[in-house]
Amino acid sequence: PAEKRERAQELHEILQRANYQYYVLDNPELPDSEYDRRLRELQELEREYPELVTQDSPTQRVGAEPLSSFAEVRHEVPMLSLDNAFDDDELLEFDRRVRDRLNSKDPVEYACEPKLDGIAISLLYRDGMLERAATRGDGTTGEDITQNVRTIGSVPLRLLHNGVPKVLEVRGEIYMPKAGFAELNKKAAEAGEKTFVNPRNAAAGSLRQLDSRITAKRPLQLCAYGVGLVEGATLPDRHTEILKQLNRWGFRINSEMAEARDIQACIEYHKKLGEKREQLPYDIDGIVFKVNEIGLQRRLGFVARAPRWAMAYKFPAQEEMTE
Ligand SMILES: Cc1ccc2cc(C(N)=O)cc(O)c2n1
Repeated sequence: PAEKRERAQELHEILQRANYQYYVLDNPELPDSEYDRRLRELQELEREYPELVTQDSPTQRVGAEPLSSFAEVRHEVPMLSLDNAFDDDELLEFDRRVRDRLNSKDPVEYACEPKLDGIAISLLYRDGMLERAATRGDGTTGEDITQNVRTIGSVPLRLLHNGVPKVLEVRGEIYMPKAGFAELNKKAAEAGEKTFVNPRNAAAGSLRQLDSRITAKRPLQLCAYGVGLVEGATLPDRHTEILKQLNRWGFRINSEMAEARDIQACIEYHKKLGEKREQLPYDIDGIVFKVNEIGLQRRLGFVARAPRWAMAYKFPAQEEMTE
């Protein structure tokens, strides 16, 4: 029935756009009641005409049958950790090493972003459709948590617009905002269930669920921070431009992201964010600074475990969570 297929397609687009506005841009345009009404209409249509169900349908976000275990995933491009700096001098030394290695007397531009305290994951898209999501694991081998990740509103099930790469691997951090964490613990305490010590543990515990219907009820967010494997496309040649492209394709990126023209501006950025850390709606444990020019990143390469072109400047550990 052609008109049913058209109606389903129309509902897809309305719900997908509403989802993007709400979860990625923090700028809801459709009232929840409207969203729910249209979702129910689409669920009705799909029940009547199962051939209308597609992998990227908004109805596919509610979670599926529980798994018995998680499959292993091998990262073709290793997911590396970051070198740490603990004071201004160590950050200045990082910049000196970068400029020495690049044999550059000019200042190097850096990309700045808060280091979210969550779980790093890899999302693989083939022809624009989400194919698999995996944890970082040991950097080379992680766990396939696709079922759970599909339930997260800010994870695109299909890349927006056309002209997307044949293969695109997006890396990001899954985290639980402070408000969602407090709400989750309040409900757990009222129900006599165990509470989580901090948002990072709550996010990790929510992703480790073999029953994705439980994950679907947890207030998780994805913030994209980079790319891994890319085939069939040329991405921008600056990290901040790549992140903006990811945002256009449907990914949430961090609103505090900024460019710093030199390492002194990075120190000022770190100080500024340190002062507003408590007000941020999510936990961070530092700032990630990256050489912004991708060409320079390539020339700098990696040492054993971490890129020579990136540094995480950590904040002092917050006092342990009080009960
Ligand atoms: C390369 C790399 C590795 C881990 C990262 C982790 C975060 C984070 N936790 O927000 C942000 C980044 O830009 C990262 N970048």
